[in-house]
Amino acid sequence: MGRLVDGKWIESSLITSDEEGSFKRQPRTFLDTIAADHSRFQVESGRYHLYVSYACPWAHRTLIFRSLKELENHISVSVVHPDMMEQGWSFASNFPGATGDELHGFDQLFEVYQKAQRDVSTSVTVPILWDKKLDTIVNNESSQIIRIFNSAFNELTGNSVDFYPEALRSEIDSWNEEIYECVNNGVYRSGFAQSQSAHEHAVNELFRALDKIDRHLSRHSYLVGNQLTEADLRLIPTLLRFDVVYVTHFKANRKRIKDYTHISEYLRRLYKIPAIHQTTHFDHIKRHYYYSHESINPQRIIPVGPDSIF
Ligand SMILES: N[C@@H](CCC(=O)N[C@@H](CS)C(=O)NCC(=O)O)C(=O)O
Repeated sequence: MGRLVDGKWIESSLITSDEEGSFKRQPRTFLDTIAADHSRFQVESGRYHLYVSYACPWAHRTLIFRSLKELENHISVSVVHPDMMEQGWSFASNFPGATGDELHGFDQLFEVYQKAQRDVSTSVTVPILWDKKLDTIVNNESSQIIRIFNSAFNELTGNSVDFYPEALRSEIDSWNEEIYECVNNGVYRSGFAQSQSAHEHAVNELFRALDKIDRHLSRHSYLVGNQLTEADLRLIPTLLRFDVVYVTHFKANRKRIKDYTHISEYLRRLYKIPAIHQTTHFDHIKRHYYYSHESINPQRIIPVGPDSIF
C-alpha cells in the first residue's frame, strides 16, 4: 500500500487517521467531466475507459451505472487483481475476472496515474475514468463518475433513464450525505479506527443509520419516491459486502443485514436487477479485504462463510 508523491511511489499505510484515531479518507485528484460542448472531454463512443476493482464498493457503483445506462459498448473496462499489496492495486491477471491492463500493459495501477500526470501527488484509487484520446484521467471520484454516466451519453445511447431526477434531488442528496458518512464510509471508519472510542463512535452511527433505513423501507420500496434512484444505487454495494466482509473484518457486528427484515427484502429484490447481480463478484470481494489488509488480518485467512447473504 502507498501513494504517489511528486510522481514517485512511496509505501505507506492505507489507514490515515486524525489525532482521535478516526479514519480520514484522502480527497480525489482528478475531477473533470464529459460533455458534448466540453473543451477537452467530448462525448464519443469508444473514447473512455473505466479502471475498476470488482471488490471495491465505490467502483461497483460505476459498473452498475455503466450497465443500467447501456454504456457497455461505449466505455471499456479493465479489472485489477483483488490483492492490494505493497505496490497498491496490480494488473496481475492470475485471478478469474482480473483482466490486466489492456490499454498500456502496465503492471501496477499507479502507472496509470503517472501516465496522466508525471509529477502527480495522489492516493492511487479505483475507480478511474480514463480518456484514451488525450491519455489522461477525466475523473477518479465515483460519485461524480456516476453522474457523468447518468446523463452525458444519453444522446449517444438513446437511454434517458434518470437516476437523479430534478424533482427528487434534494431528497436524494440528503440520503446520500447521511449514507456516505454513516454507512458507505462508516464501515471503513469502523474497521480502520485506531482507537476504541473512534470505533464505537463509527459503529453507533452506522447502526443508527441502518435502523433508520430499515424503518423507512418498512413503508417504502425505495429510498426516494417510488423509483430506483442514485441513493439506492450508492447504498447497494455496501449492503452486498456487509455480511460477507464488514461484520467480521471491520467488526461491524451489532447486526447483520440478514437481521434487518426490510433491508434484506429490499436487497434481495434489487439484487435481481441484472446490472446489480452481474456486477457483483463475491470472490473478488472476499479475497480483497481479508487478504489485503494485513494490519487487521495478519494471517490473511479468508473465512469460509457465510453460505448465503439472502
Ligand atoms: N471517494 C473515492 C474512494 C475510492 C477508494 O477509496 N477506492 C479504494 C478501493 S475500495 C482504493 O482504491 N484504495 C486505495 C488507496 O486508498 O490507496 C471514490 O468514491 O471514488
